[in-house]
Amino acid sequence: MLRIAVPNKGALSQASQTMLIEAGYLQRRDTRELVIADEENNVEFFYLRPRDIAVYVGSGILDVGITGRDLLLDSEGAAEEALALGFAKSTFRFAGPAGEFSDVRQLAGKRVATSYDKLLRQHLADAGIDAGVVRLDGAIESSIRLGVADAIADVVETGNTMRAAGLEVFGEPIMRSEALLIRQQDVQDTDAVDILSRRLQGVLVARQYVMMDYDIREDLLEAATAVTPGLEAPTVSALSREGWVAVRAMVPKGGTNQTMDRLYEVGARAILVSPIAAARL
Ligand SMILES: Nc1ncnc2c1ncn2[C@@H]1O[C@H](COP(=O)(O)OP(=O)(O)OP(=O)(O)O)[C@@H](O)[C@H]1O
Ligand SMILES: O=P(O)(O)OC[C@H]1O[C@H](OP(=O)(O)OP(=O)(O)O)[C@H](O)[C@@H]1O
Ligand SMILES: [Mg+2]
Repeated sequence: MLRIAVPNKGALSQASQTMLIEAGYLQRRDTRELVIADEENNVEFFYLRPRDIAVYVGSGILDVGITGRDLLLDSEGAAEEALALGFAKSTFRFAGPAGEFSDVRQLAGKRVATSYDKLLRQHLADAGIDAGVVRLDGAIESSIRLGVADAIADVVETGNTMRAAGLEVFGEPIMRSEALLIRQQDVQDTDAVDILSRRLQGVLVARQYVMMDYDIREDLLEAATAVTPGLEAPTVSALSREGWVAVRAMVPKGGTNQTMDRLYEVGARAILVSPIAAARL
């Protein structure tokens, strides 16, 4: 049985479980369940703290798991990135009291609070900045006001938490993170990992693409398929109307209406868009 680690709470938890359900797996109904077996798919799910998942997977106790790229790097473990999952996107950034810092070099000799101390230490060392690191568990934004740090390095999504704390980001983002499927480097059952990975990729495709159908005059086909090249190549089939063909192609979900406008201008008619419920590429 493939052993899979799933975040049990926090920003990654709900979206991870939703994605696994869309990929056809069983998920727990009750948040008190710590482990469940999905016999039909021959996998077992372990619900763990997102920060611990890279440790379990890196040490080979569990085969694969879902966690954030920032947490994976901070764990310095032996797990590796298998697939980016497209949710929980965030940046990891420096921030300080509004107007106080404009350049990361100003951090020399200062104290920086963070929950990602290994990641931060590595970044400071790479940048040649000699600053103190204060490791805190959460609510990092309060640390400056409370006097334990001069600046912070923390997760930023909308920036609302930072603004509410009167802080301002400065410098380039230290890293960009998102949820990942991670795997142990020498996992035994590579076939089972491949199936999981392909299923999750299928969910990503179903979320990111729609199916577009339209009719076009044969002599305009080339111009139309340049607008909708599909993933590999669009399907072109005959129509009972002389000189016309039907085209079917997957197109990115964002900008669907612009694509339809362009197709109409080229001469396409009866342009239809439908959702993709599931996909395996
Ligand atoms: N607001 C957010 N938007 C997007 N991703 C986020 C956000 N907050 C945290 N994350 C991501 O979620 C992961 C951390 O999860 P979470 O915040 O639930 O863990 P934690 O902070 O260690 O735990 P907790 O907050 O329960 O103490 C990281 O990969 C981080 O980048
Ligand atoms: O830029 P924003 O959209 O405001 O989101 C970023 C905030 O979300 C996370 O906090 P979380 O709720 O996990 O609390 P924590 O600090 O206790 O981890 C993160 O640590 C930031 O504080
Ligand atoms: Mg958090």
